[in-house]
Amino acid sequence: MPATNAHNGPVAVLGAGAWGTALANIACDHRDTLLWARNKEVASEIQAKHTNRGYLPDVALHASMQATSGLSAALDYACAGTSPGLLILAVPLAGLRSLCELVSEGLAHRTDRISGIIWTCKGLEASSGKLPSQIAQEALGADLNIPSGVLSGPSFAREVAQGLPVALTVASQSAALRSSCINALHGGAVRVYTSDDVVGVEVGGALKNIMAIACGISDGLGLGTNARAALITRGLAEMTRFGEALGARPATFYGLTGLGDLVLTATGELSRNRLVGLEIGRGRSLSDILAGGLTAEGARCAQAVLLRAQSLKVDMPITRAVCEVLFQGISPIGAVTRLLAREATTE
Ligand SMILES: NC(=O)c1ccc[n+]([C@@H]2O[C@H](COP(=O)([O-])OP(=O)(O)OC[C@H]3O[C@@H](n4cnc5c(N)ncnc54)[C@H](O)[C@@H]3O)[C@@H](O)[C@H]2O)c1
Ligand SMILES: O=P(O)(O)OC[C@H](O)CO
Repeated sequence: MPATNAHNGPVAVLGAGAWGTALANIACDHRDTLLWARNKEVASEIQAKHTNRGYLPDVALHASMQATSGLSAALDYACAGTSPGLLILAVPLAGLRSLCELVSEGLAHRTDRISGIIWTCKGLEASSGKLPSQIAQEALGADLNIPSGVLSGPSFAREVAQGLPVALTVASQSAALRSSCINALHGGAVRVYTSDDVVGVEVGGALKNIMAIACGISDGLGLGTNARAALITRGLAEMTRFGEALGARPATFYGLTGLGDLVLTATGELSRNRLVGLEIGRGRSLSDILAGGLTAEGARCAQAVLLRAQSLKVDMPITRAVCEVLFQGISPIGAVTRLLAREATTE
């Protein structure tokens, strides 16, 4: 069992999809770790067989990993260490608000037993256009007063679960939480960098998914590698403009959670967002592609980003083109023609 120190409380990862399972597997190398799955069968499989075949086929999980389908049991676990525990919320953005509300209820009167809460979702809320940090602040409630932050960066869960190298960034206003996160995850094949630009990290993670859909569409149409490079570069400019308007630092977009994750998701064959674009470019409908429950957060958040950009008076031509194709019946090639027909401008 790992030794105890000020940063060595238990880790509870909430959400046992691909990313939650991969993160819990890393945390097991450093601290006592439990994974919460809302599905009983998934929790039983992890606990009994140390596999999660539905999300990470062919991966043998750490023998010390605990699992439960009881959320209150998971919170009890995080609170019961000799040092305060760390919570990592690994559900998609659509589940963040409801999970934070449940966590807030479950932690009342014992907030001193938790050192921090980290979320990993990438997107803006479809109904409100809010960032994960704004959602978490509202749903956890001001009284909870636990340090919080976001973990992001270029990371396909499957590669991480296979032990391949990866670099991530944790962003938080709390230096103590940043150190706790490093203590829980950094080491071996995993590097964890730190930042205090929470908004920049969140905007990068949300918008790279939209740009990955755009690149997928372009590749699905067979428009070539020049077109893909142009979309990545102008997509990064679009992400940076949007982030700056929300108070993010431009430099954040040239780091792991901006450019790094954009390149990975726009070009990597494991990306679900890129897959959505590829299939759209090949002629399939969005509803058909998402019918099996694929987690592709760029599609959900594109309209929210466009609405927010309009109110911020930020020009987002690639995001607008993605929305036109996904939701307004414009053909992929029609959207490309419109993008190319815009006035010439300075870079
Ligand atoms: N998969 C990756 O490679 C990867 C890497 C980095 C970040 N992320 C981010 O992590 C988040 C999770 O992604 P994932 O790939 O693990 O998704 P996933 O589809 O593999 O799994 C999502 C899990 O969350 C659970 N869930 C969904 N809504 C929930 C709710 N309301 N309450 C409780 N549980 C809920 C599902 O049952 C499932 O177990 C996403 O925001 C994604 O962008 C994913
Ligand atoms: O499969 P995607 O497109 O959701 O991307 C997964 C991660 O966000 C990559 O960092």
